[in-house]
Parts: sequence; C-alpha cells; structure tokens
Amino acid sequence: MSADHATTDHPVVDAVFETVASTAPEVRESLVGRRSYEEGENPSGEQQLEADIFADQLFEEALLALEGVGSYASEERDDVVEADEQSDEDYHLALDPLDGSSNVKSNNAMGTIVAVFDEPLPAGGDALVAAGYVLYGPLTTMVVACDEQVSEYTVVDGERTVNEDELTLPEEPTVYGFGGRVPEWTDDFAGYVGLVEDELKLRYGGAMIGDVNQVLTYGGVFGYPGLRHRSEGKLRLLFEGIPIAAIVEAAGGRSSDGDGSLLKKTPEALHERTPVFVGNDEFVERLELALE
Ligand SMILES: O=P(O)(O)OC[C@H]1O[C@](O)(COP(=O)(O)O)[C@@H](O)[C@@H]1O
Ligand SMILES: [Mg+2]
Ligand SMILES: [Mg+2]
Repeated sequence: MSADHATTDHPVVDAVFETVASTAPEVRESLVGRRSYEEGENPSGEQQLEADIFADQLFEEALLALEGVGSYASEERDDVVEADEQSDEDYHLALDPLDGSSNVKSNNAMGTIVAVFDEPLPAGGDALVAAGYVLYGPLTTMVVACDEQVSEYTVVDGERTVNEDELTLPEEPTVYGFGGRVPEWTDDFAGYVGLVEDELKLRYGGAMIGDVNQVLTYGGVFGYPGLRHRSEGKLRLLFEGIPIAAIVEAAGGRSSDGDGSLLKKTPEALHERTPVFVGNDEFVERLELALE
C-alpha cells in the first residue's frame, strides 16, 4: 500500500475503485422508482429488477472507459463485454452490480461486488488482483482487498475516506448467517448449524454483502450451502464467491466451497454456481469436517 494507505500499488485498481465509489451515489439514487421487476431473467434464471439492469449499465459504461480495463463481465449479462482498445496488460472486471437486490423492495441493505483479474474471464482466484464491495446500508461504505491488505472506506458524495486500513476479522466471533430454506439443507450441514447455533447469534439479512460485512465487523461465519435439490447452491463463483473469499482471507479468515478455499477454484463458465462459506478459521474448518 502507498503511504496514505488510501490507495494500492496498482494504479488501474485504484482507478477502478475510485470509479466504483463515484458511481455509488448514482446507484443509490437510481433505486427510487426502479423497485419493480423486469420481464426478463438474468443468465442464472433469476428475475431482474429494473435497478439491477440500470446499475449494470452504469458500471459497464464507467469502468470500461478506464484505461487499462480490457473487459467487463456481470451477473446480469450473458457474455463478457470487451473494451474498444485491448492490451495484454489489461485488467478484467467481474461485477455483481446489485447483490441482494430482492432487498430493494423491502428497503434492506444490499451491495455491489467488484473483482479485478489480470487474465481474461472466466478466471480463478490465482488471477485475482483485487476485490471489493460497496455496502448500501444506513451509510455507504466500501471495502477493498489488495496485496493481502483490507481497507474500509466511507463513501460520501462519491468520494472515499479511509476508516480502517488494516481490517481484520475479530478474534472472538459472535454472529452467523446461512442461506437456503432449512428443509433444503443436507443432514450434514444441518448438524453443523446445530453446533454453530450454540455458540453464535443468528444475523441474516438476505444480501450476501450485508451478511459478510457483519462477519467482518463482529466475527463469525456466513454460508450459502449446497442444497438437496441444487448441490451447487445459489451463489456465483466468479461474481460472488471468489471476491468475497479474497476479502475474508486477506482479513485473516478462511473461505471454502465445503472442501477447500474458493480461491483455488477456476470457473469453467461465467455464471457457474458454488457453495460459499467464509468466516473465522475455526468455524470454516469445522464446516469442512462436518461435510467430509
Ligand atoms: O433469498 P435467499 O435464498 O436467502 O438468498 C439470498 C442470497 O441471494 C443473493 O441475494 C444473490 O445475489 P443477487 O441478489 O445478486 O442475485 C445473495 O446476496 C444472498 O446471500
Ligand atoms: Mg449477488
Ligand atoms: Mg446481483
């Protein structure tokens, strides 16, 4: 990190997150009047809100215009979009423009997830250079992980200010949140949840970014498991799993697909899904033992 700790040693990464921060207020404002569903579905077969599509277009335009950004992929579109000019040095971006967008209707927290790779997409954790997210909560905050360092910013009027430049998971975990309907959980996973319930407090908001941010703040574990009728779970490896894994691991925690780190995985297809678990070491390790 550079001396003021606000930026990284990668100018394009800095430009990407500055642009994400400067776009965030517009995304927030755009939610007014865009809370209804569109006719179509996204490539994962989920209904899209007008806000999902609007945010995707805003980020695509703003980020592809940056020098050094070679391509843009998002949860809301089938294929990768390439920049007009290409170079071997380019970075490639994977975004979940609105994570937890079903929370827009009920006015609960949601986020934007950004992953920066140095290889064309789909790429795996070994090609990840930086990852971050914006959380649209009572405040707008942004967390960025790069070079094993995690910083948290407050975003006001599109400008980011550092709150914490060495964010780490608290050593004494207190919260957990798991997605999927309980009858859809496997017996092994349900058994693990029984143990977690004895030690931690349930906090589940239905937007991965909100739920993961709680784990980063209070310590604990978040997961969206493989389900009885969908063993790959719900979350997308490229747009959700890999970036969140990178942030939590850089903050001193651990990630897993139930078997090993999500950062060891490379998606074969852009919209591939995976079970996702992140949090304090001990809870993710026990999860892997429970699912063995
Ligand atoms: O409503 P469920 O099944 O608990 O699912 C919640 C999960 O789905 C998601 O909303 C999926 O993300 P999108 O809103 O980007 O599709 C996650 O943020 C969240 O963890
Ligand atoms: Mg999402
Ligand atoms: Mg989304």
